[in-house]
Amino acid sequence: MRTICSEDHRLHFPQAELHAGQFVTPFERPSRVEYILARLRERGLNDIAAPDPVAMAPIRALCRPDYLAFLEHAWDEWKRAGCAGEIIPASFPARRMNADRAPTNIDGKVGFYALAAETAITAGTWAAALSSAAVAQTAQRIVAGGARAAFALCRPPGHHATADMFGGYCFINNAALAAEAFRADGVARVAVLDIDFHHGNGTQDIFYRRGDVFFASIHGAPEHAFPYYLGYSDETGEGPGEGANLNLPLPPGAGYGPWAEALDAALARIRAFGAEALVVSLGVDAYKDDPISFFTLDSPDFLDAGRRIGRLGLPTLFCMEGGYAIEAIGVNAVNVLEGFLDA
Ligand SMILES: NCCCNCCCCCS
Ligand SMILES: [Zn+2]
Repeated sequence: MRTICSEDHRLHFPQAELHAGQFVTPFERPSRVEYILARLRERGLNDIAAPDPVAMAPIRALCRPDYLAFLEHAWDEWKRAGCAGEIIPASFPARRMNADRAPTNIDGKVGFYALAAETAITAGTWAAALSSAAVAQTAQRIVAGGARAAFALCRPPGHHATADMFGGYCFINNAALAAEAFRADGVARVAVLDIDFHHGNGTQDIFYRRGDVFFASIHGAPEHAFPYYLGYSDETGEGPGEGANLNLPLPPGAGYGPWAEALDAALARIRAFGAEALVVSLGVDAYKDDPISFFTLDSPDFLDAGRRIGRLGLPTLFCMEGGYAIEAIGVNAVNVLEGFLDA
């Protein structure tokens, strides 16, 4: 299985993340990629390559133009406004305010395009987000070209990003880009399976009214887990997308038993949907020692999960999402890949 990874992920590493009322070193940090690369090499998965140059047209088709313009120019505007630190959202279009018009003021614009305040933007964020998109685009082309699977080692992640919002450490939805690329390649029905601990609100939002892309997510129940405001089981899609959205929320402390049952339910629905290609939003923050999650999966469980996904028999693109128990992220992410290959 070929892995695509860009060194430009290093351009995004904010000084701080707002967490539990303190500014801490961001959980989503460059060393995550280093641990995964080390584990890939340790396990003989040495086919690792850099991405092709990013293709902007598919990104422009996925994201709202004003949002992309914001991402590209935010840092310069922020600095021109005399803001001393990194970009952190502080004001949001809250209930009964007007969320249809972006203010001119950069502080107002930041909150207009943000869905959470834990994600900072720095001078290198735009370039890093584009490099992550290029990773997904390149890996998708490998699968579209006939490979059984490929691994897009994306950083920053993408599944919380919508067409017009960033947050949850995400800026451009890499998995959604890949699903759209499969559609553009003529794959009639594509499925996105999100096994990250957190609900893939961005991916759901992008495809919610679409019947050609099936979205399934297993995640911490939104009453208890970020992103909090989406991910309920009664969100089943709208219009042409009715029935093409499956949320499988699980309570705090859920272990591999119920998690695997949810996975099997998702895989059965993906099969029934008639998917011809699969994008897996590969987050491994369902791991028992993850610092910001509450499931209790152990490393061998990720091997079994990979096997179950592999038995679907679909061309599969793995897109790296979350996972913040950094010493274990390599074992856990690569276990999914090895289980898949073993299926
Ligand atoms: N400060 C703890 C809340 C976490 N907020 C963001 C979580 C993003 C996960 C991305 S996979
Ligand atoms: Zn996550």
